[in-house]
Amino acid sequence: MAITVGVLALQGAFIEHIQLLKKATEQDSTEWKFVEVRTPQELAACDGLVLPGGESTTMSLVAARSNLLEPLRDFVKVHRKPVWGTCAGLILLAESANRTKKGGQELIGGLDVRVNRNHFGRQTESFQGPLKLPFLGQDAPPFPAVFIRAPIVERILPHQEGIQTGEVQQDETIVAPSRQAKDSVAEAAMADHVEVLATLSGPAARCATQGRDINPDQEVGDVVAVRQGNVFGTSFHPELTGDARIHAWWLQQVQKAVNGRNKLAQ
Ligand SMILES: NC(=O)CC[C@H](N)C(=O)O
Repeated sequence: MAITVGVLALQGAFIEHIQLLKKATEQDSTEWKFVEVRTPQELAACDGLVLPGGESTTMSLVAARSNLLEPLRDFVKVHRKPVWGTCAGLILLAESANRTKKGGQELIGGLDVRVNRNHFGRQTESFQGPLKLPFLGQDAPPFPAVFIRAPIVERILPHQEGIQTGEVQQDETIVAPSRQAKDSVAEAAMADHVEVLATLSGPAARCATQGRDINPDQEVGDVVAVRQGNVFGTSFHPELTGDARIHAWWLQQVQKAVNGRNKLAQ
């Protein structure tokens, strides 16, 4: 049976993601189906989901209006299917975000991190640079990373269990609601910790990096890629390059998750 991967298509660079997902699987023997997701029904058919870059406030407003926020939270935190957020998508997957618009914005959550939105400044301060991504292989050539009003992960948070829906922790810091895992596999995976998968040196470490996985005594760069269990996030936009390596890598994770679920179902 084909593996169905959705791209949230409410706003932003969803078409570009679908193009690169197709490119990443051109030579693949697995049968893939890539679909645009705008409704809870379309989401329910997906084995994995990409949240594209764009504008996270707009995306969460449209998601709320489309009755997608709760199904998205269940997809990530209850069904624990593979999800990848790029840029605005990473913001939505964070448990907490700084510098949100007045009145805040609804997050989906899933990554126990706080992101700092627009970390590098405005649109004109967008940039592209070669980024080492060890998860693509130690000798992999650097990735052409495009940062457009990008967030960074500025803090790894303790695992979120007691936080209530939409609680405002401090000025302009909004946190995502918590979710209960409904099956034992999901519970076992709840303990997943946040892995830092890539850091960007240079403008590095403007923000405090006092989490469990980052040694504050070492000079570290800004954290621009993280993973926690089924949830993966990048600050930058691989969909805006012709380079499909991250898409190919992530689809392997989707395939593993689907195989794991199929085995359990047997
Ligand atoms: N390129 C992007 O996705 C930018 C994200 C945007 N700054 C936001 O906060 O939503």
